Amino acid sequence: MESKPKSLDLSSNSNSNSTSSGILSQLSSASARSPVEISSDRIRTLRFEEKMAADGRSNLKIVEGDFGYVLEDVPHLSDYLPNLETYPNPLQNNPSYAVVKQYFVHNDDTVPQKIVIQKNSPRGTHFRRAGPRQKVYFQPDDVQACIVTCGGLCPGLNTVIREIVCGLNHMYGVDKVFGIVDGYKGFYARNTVDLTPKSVDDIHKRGGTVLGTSRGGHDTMKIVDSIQDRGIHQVYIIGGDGTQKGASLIFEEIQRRGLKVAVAGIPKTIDNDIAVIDKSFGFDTAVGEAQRAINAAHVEASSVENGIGVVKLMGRYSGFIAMYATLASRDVDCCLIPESPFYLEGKGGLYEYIEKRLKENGHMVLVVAEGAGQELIAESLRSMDHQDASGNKLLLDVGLWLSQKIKDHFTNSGRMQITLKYIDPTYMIRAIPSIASDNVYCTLLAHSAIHGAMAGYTGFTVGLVNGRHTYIPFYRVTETRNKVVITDRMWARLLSSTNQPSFLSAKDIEEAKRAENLQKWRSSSGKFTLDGHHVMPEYDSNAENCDTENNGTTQKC
Ligand SMILES: Nc1ncnc2c1ncn2[C@@H]1O[C@H](COP(=O)(O)OP(=O)(O)O)[C@@H](O)[C@H]1O
Ligand SMILES: O=P(O)(O)OC[C@H]1O[C@](O)(COP(=O)(O)O)[C@@H](O)[C@@H]1O
Ligand SMILES: [Mg+2]
Repeated sequence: MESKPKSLDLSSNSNSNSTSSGILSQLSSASARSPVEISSDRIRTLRFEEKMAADGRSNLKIVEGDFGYVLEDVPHLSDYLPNLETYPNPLQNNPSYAVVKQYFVHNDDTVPQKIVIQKNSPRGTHFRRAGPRQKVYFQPDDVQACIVTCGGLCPGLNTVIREIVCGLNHMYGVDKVFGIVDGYKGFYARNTVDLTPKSVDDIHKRGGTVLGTSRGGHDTMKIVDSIQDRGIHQVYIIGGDGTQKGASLIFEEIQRRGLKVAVAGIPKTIDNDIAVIDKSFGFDTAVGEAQRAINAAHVEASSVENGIGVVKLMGRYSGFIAMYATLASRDVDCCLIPESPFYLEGKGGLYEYIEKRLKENGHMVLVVAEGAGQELIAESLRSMDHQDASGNKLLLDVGLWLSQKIKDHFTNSGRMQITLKYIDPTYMIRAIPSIASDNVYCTLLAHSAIHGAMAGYTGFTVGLVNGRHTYIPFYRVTETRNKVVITDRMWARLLSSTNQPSFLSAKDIEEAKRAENLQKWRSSSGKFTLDGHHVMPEYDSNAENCDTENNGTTQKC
């Protein structure tokens, strides 16, 4: 890591038929104008316009170092706008921050994606550490920044908005910040609202988003036209996987037009399904609020003979809220998530387990994530292959369906008299303000985004990786989705806490492991052959033995 600094010209308006020699010439010319102090033994950029663009990887910046060190770096304005002026970071004169020794982050600081390693393991993938830099690429007086929130609600959205507005103002003296109303379509179909530290002062105490949100309506050209016409320099985009895909397209178009505009994503998902990051903001709030519904279900169920409480929680593709709420509660007898298929009838099925629990304990509580059992429902109901405006699959209501099936199986068939209460707290959970710990987390995410944009980074999502704030390239958070790994110890812990059947055969377990391995390989460090194909990077045929202990997601190993 001592050799001289280099940076890469990755602008998407360069020759789309780049060959490896074209790339090498880009590399040597780029090395002369590096604003980003990255030192490494080698820098390779492999740019395969079509495939990479399709993968959202057209701005791939891979820096390799010793012992298998790989930095998946984020784009920088100077990658496509050479000779940009820099300015001293105003934080060095800020009375609050200047007192802290080493307040600025070193340009070589990076954060490993995988922290559990063995003696001979390669150092693996790293992300750029977030934080303030000595030099900034914007003069605060000139900056116009905007904020937009997209997708479903999540506790903490208002906190992030507040902290971007206040952080820009208090740390950098930026006072021209405005809000885009109602999500992406607001860029071209709505007026903006001015945001000042005063106007956002207490919005963190409210649920929802004061800016409004929406699904659908992403029109890259119209959005970038609006950014250009309004003279915006920094765009802060708060949203989930769909939103970050949209943000990536906006960044690419901004780069194609050669605009000095930084695009920063702040990942939002109540489902906690965004890849790479440790945890999404609002998740702890959601898990905490879910306890109230589970408690109510438990009180109802335990107050009658053969009482069953069913609670539906959010989680379209990933059952994290259900899993954590179950583990936290200890009153839950069965947790059903999308990642773990289940069946109703016969030996080892749900009905058999319910009957056993009722006989043993007189009542039971069942938590079901909204995306669980969708294939089962589709089998028994006419399949509805509908989508929302963003293209997300519209789900059939598993809570209602399951409650009815259980009632039919036990009471209506005369097998056993049960009393079932179904609680659906999903939107109540999503609409509350964030708890204290999420507020602090939101503040740090907002600050990371601001520091990154001011330092000229762009096309990045901020995220916590192994407890450190980082800048992650967009493609990394959009190419896969975090899911509960049912062959991981966290799910085993859940099974042992509820004592529910796993609903899995040995064959299912083998298949789940194979799928998990494939997922790991896909999300591994992203080395490619020159024709754009992956070489097997850190793929390890023994990867089942990797430690996914962190939070039971596919991303940690
Ligand atoms: N693949 C995509 N490309 C561009 N924009 C997208 C894409 N997917 C979703 N979006 C836009 O992102 C916004 C939010 O997406 P959505 O999936 O509803 O929520 P979330 O961002 O929370 O996943 C919507 O305005 C939608 O049009
Ligand atoms: O009713 P809506 O707004 O479509 O929201 C429902 C969906 O929103 C979510 O809470 C989160 O989805 P996003 O992260 O894509 O916004 C899902 O769990 C749920 O299926
Ligand atoms: Mg989504």
